[in-house]
Amino acid sequence: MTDLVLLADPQITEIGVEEVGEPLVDLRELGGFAFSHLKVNEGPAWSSVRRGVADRLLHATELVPAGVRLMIVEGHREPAVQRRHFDAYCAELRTADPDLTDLQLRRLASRYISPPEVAPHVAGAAIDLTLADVAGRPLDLGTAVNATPEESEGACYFDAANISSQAREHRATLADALGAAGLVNYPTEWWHWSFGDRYWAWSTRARCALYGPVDADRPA
Ligand SMILES: C[C@@H](N)C(=O)N[C@H](C)C(=O)O
Ligand SMILES: [Zn+2]
Repeated sequence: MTDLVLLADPQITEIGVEEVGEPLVDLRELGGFAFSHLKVNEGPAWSSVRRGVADRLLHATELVPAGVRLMIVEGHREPAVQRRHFDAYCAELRTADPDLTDLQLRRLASRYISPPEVAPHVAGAAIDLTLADVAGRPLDLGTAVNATPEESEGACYFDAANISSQAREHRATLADALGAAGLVNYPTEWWHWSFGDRYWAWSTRARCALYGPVDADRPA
């Protein structure tokens, strides 16, 4: 884990945003996707992402093998929800190890949840998703979506070795389609992919991120 660049790393947080002003687009209106019943987010735009992200996801639906669908779990997230998840996970980590410094805590937390001030879901730039069959049954990708590093013993990391060969193949299928469509993965979470955020800018050596925080009820 030490060589992974995390969302709390200054290499990421110091990247600037030049907002391009694209609207949020509801993926439910585009067709071609499956939608999870997990309901991890009750926010008004949970199934929405920026137009540039939606276009790329739509392209990715054409790249997955026949009989496989992209299953959307969560797109845009309200800032207050991001803050609540971040604080709750920090509290969990602090209980497990009261000696952590604030800096260590922030870094450890960002393996699983982004610091609120740079959160890609709040910008409509990230999507949490998995694969399903045509009947809408989720495929095995090795862990539940949103399994923490602790509860999954690290199997949530994209490259984890402690998953079955079938789960590995399914992760490769997901990565082939999303990568070819222009999204980047956050390596501590196999289900988290983004375009236009700071992590994408760092991964692709783009000069800046394209999307800052966006209000679900108002255009960017
Ligand atoms: C908690 C998980 N669903 C997630 O979205 N994590 C990333 C890193 C985030 O908060 O952006
Ligand atoms: Zn995510």
